Amino acid sequence: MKIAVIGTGYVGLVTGVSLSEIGHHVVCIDINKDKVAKMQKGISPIYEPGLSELMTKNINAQRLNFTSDHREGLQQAEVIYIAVGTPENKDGSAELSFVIQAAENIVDCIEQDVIVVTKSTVPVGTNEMIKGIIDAHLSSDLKVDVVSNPEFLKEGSAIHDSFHGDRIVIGADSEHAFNVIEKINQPFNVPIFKTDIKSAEMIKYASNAFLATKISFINEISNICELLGANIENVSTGMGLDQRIGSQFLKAGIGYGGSCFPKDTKALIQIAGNVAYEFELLKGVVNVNKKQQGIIIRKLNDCIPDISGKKIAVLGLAFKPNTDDLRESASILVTEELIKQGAEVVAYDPIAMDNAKSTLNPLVQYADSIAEAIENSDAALILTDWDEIKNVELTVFNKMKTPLVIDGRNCFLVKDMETHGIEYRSIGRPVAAKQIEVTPI
Ligand SMILES: NC(=O)C1=CN([C@@H]2O[C@H](COP(=O)(O)OP(=O)(O)OC[C@H]3O[C@@H](n4cnc5c(N)ncnc54)[C@H](O)[C@@H]3O)[C@@H](O)[C@H]2O)C=CC1
Ligand SMILES: O=C(O)[C@H]1O[C@H](OP(=O)(O)OP(=O)(O)OC[C@H]2O[C@@H](n3ccc(=O)[nH]c3=O)[C@H](O)[C@@H]2O)[C@H](O)[C@@H](O)[C@@H]1O
Repeated sequence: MKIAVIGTGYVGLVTGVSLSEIGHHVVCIDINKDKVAKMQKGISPIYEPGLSELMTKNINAQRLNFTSDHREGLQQAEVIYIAVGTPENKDGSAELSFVIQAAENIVDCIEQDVIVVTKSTVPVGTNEMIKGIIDAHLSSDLKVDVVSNPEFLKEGSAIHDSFHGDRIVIGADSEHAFNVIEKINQPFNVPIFKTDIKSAEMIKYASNAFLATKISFINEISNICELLGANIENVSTGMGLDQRIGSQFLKAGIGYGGSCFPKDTKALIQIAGNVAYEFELLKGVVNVNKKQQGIIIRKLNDCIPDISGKKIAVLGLAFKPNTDDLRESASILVTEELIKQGAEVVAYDPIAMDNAKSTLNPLVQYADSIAEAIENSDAALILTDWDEIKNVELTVFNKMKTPLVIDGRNCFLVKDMETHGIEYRSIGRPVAAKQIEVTPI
């Protein structure tokens, strides 16, 4: 089966690499020539555990190719995946110009029947629109099927998720399309759920919105715990033991970030709005998240009301561990606010420093290690729960001018920080270790 993938962001690249790993011949196409030149040499443009190794393996096995030439990539493909970005418009709706461009690329290049599979997260009705664009321009003797096949990978565990996902959703309206796409995916050995195209499109938004709802819910509970003296870690563990609730995505913190939850929640509010439905619950989820992203600054100002001229260390800049992605990371808002309040900001992240330098306020300074970042600082803020941060020797905080740690990810036990004489503020937990603490989930 000859497969082409249009777009090599996280999703396109992981799709291309995974499909080649299970034996298909895949050519990945991207308009970014520099990126293509790198990928042809087996260099991954993103930090993702295990990805480079699989890329090199499949390039060497001649199952995986990269090109910036759509004609070369699409000409003989039997199945074409669209994996381009669907960023956020100013009003929160999904920007579909990259998807439309990809559909036009297909029209320009194909000379054979194809199945067009949309991996990108797209509003309900988009696959119908893609078919409309292609059919309107294609000679009548060619047949094009469209399939919705949303992607559920998480950054940082993308390769694992491809081979051990909970489900593969295939939305189609022809037996032929179902059969071909099911056959392609069978070697993954992941349960396949077949449905209609519109439902498949909605499954993706509803899944992300539901997970975001869980996070905003637990963040609200954590704020109430703080006021009442309960411990959110214990509450999450106790709730998660109920299998109907489940233990995942119940970790309170500084709100969700990343390239998808923020944009997809807003897009779903718009999708509902387009059919005159006000999605009140999801609006609440988005507002709670906005508020939660600012919590670390409020906690800092409670301890040091005037941070002007103070040295503040920021530990962790990526929106979550194991990725170099800073999209919609709380670090953007937090560093901006620290600089606005006149602080000297010194940041450290194990992997995301290059992206940080091109994303964050140019006044942010960078250190090469946790120890260097916190040296002589007035406070340390933890924004990402990297293992390197969670496993740090607590004596390192003695290097600070005043050992004050404000932890947005509950990386340490309150009692351990107390033992080391560190003033410690975390999320949804009592300031002093009066209570029994369970190991965080
Ligand atoms: N990033 C993630 O973890 C996940 C993303 N998604 C969804 O997948 C889609 C893609 O997301 P990312 O991979 O993060 O996107 P991205 O924006 O990082 O990358 C898209 C790539 O497509 C290329 N491109 C754009 N138009 C093109 C065209 N006409 N021809 C060839 N290449 C073109 C760009 O140069 C870029 O390299 C989005 O809809 C997103 O919501 C879904 C699940 C996970
Ligand atoms: O559509 C997408 O792009 C993807 O979005 C998320 O994946 P991702 O954004 O990579 O990362 P998550 O692990 O979901 O984390 C998102 C954000 O939520 C936060 N989070 C997550 C879990 C939790 O319990 N608490 C919490 O605050 C993380 O710190 C992070 O900022 C979904 O988990 C994927 O299934 C989906 O495919």
